[in-house]
Amino acid sequence: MNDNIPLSARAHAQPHRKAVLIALLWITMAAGAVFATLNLRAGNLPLAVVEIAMASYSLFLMWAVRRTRHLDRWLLAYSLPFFSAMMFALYVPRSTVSVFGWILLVPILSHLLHGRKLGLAISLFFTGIGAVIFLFRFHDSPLYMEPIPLLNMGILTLCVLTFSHVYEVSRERSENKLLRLARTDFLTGLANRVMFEEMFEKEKHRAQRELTPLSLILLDLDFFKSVNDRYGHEMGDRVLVHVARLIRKRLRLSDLACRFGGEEFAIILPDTHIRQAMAVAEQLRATVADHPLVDEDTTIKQTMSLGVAEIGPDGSTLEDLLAQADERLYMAKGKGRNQVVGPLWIDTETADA
Ligand SMILES: Nc1nc2c(ncn2[C@@H]2O[C@H](COP(=O)(O)OP(=O)(O)OP(=O)(O)O)[C@@H](O)[C@H]2O)c(=O)[nH]1
Repeated sequence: MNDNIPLSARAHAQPHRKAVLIALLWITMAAGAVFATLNLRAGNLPLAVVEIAMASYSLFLMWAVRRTRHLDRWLLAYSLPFFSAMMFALYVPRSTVSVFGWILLVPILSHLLHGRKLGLAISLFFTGIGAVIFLFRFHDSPLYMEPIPLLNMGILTLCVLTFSHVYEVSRERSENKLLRLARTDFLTGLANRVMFEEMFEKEKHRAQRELTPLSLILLDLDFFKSVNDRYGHEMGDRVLVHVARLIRKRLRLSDLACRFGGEEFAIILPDTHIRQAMAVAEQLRATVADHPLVDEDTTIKQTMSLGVAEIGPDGSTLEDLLAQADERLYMAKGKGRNQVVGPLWIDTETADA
């Protein structure tokens, strides 16, 4: 069964990364203009040129970032030149030692913009280069080559890097957990309707692109009200969990089962024709009917009725498929429950054969 529940964790990070980038672009433009003026006055032409270039480039990025659908590329298009310009500022002999303070921004910004993995890689790369430039420029300066200033700078940088990384790791974990909860049914652990609709659209586009079939099963437990009435609501919940477990066990990894609400479940079967889907539905029906919930001295038998539909012959939208599957599910109920109903033409073909 499909378990990639936080499928859009990256997509969810995009608005917050975009907001950080836009704030940075404003700051880079303003700081670039101010520092370029100061450096021009001080006669530091190469650095002033780099700062003007960075400010102009930020203006262009501001325009591009608001329009793009590929934010990841533009995040790199900002951070790599920005950190490179920072390294250049560290390298220029006329820049003061205070410029090295900017290195502390590298781990913070790269984690904010790129997340934990790429953020860490970029942080290590540029802080490493910064350290090499520092040693290159000041290796013969006794003031800076003393153990205490060296340790101060090294440990401070390491602390900022470690805290940025640890914070980002725990932020991503919490975000994934929340995304998972928002897409999962709290009782059975199956996908909920939000996740189901998201996955259906994804699978539908894949089926259209790759010209593969896609089927849907809708199922509803039979006489479930009498389970609640006889054994209590808590036992009813345990039956729902038991049935969900049986469904989950029988499905392929690429299938997605969802609790639609109450005692109704739906399943997406990618790359599956209606006949195969009906065979799966029949196996699910038999599995649930043959595996009652056994709890100490109580045995609760449960059956279910199922309706099956396929994208194409039964329509192209989720609403179309659900409507067809629902109609068939209620035909199954009407025919006595504990059975699978597919399209009429399958029955006709089978009868003719
Ligand atoms: N225990 C429990 N019961 C639920 C939950 N959600 C819905 N139900 C119960 O499911 C029952 C559904 O009853 P009906 O819609 O009459 O359906 P049924 O008894 O299964 O009858 P048919 O569908 O016609 O076979 C109701 O008693 C609901 O209270 C839940 O989360 N837990």
